[in-house]
Amino acid sequence: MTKTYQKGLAEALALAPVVPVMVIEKVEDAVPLARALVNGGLPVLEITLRTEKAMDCIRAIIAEVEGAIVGSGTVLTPEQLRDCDRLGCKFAVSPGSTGRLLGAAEDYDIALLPGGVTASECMALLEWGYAIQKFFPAEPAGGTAYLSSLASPLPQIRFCPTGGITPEKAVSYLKLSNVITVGGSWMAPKKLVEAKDWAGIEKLAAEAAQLKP
Ligand SMILES: O=C[C@H](O)COP(=O)(O)O
Ligand SMILES: CC(=O)C(=O)O
Repeated sequence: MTKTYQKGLAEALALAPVVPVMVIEKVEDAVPLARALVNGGLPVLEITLRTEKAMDCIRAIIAEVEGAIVGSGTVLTPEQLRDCDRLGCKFAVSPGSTGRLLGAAEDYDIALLPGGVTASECMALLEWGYAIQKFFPAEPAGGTAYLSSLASPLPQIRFCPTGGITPEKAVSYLKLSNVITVGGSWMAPKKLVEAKDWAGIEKLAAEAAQLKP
C-alpha cells in the first residue's frame, strides 16, 4: 500500500493560529488543562513526551476531551512513534529528524511533523515526503527573518515554528507565506497550571485563538 504522508495534518494545523505545546507533570491536570485550551478555541494540542506521565496524560485527553485533536511532541524514537500511533494520537511532532525515525514512520499511519532548520535538512525532509515541517527552536534559530528567507527557494514547505514565540511574535510569524500555524507554551504557563487556574488558561487560550496575521 502506498503511504500517505502527513494524512490530515494540514487541515488540523489550519484550524487555529496556535498549537499549545504542553509539558504535563500530573495526570490529574491533563484533562482540565486540555478542556480549558479547547474551550478557549485551541483544539489542536501537542503533549510532549518529556514527562514520565505523558502517555497517561495523552490517553486521558483522547478519552475525555471532546473536540481535542491530540498529538504528541518530543517524539525522538521509533518506539515512541509506535506507542503514539497505538494510543490514537492524530499526529506526532519531533524537534528534528533522524533516519531511524523517518524510516520507522514509513510503517505507521500517524502523521509525523518532523523538524527541519537548515535548507539541507528541509530538503531532505521533502525528499522523504514531508512538506509540513516543524521549525525549532524558532527564535534562537533566526526567527521570522530566517524563515522568510527559506520561502524563496523552498516555497512548497510550510512550517510550524516553535520555541521562544510570544503572542506578539506569533503575529509576525503568521504573516509569512510559509507558516501554517505556530507552536507555543505561553497560554499554559507553569504557574497557572500549578494553581489549577483553568479559567485563566482558557482566557489566555481565547486571546491566542484570536491572533491574526
Ligand atoms: O521546546 C519547546 C517548547 O515546549 C515550546 O516552546 P516555548 O516554551 O518556547 O513556547
Ligand atoms: C519542540 C517540540 O515541538 C517538540 O519537542 O516536539
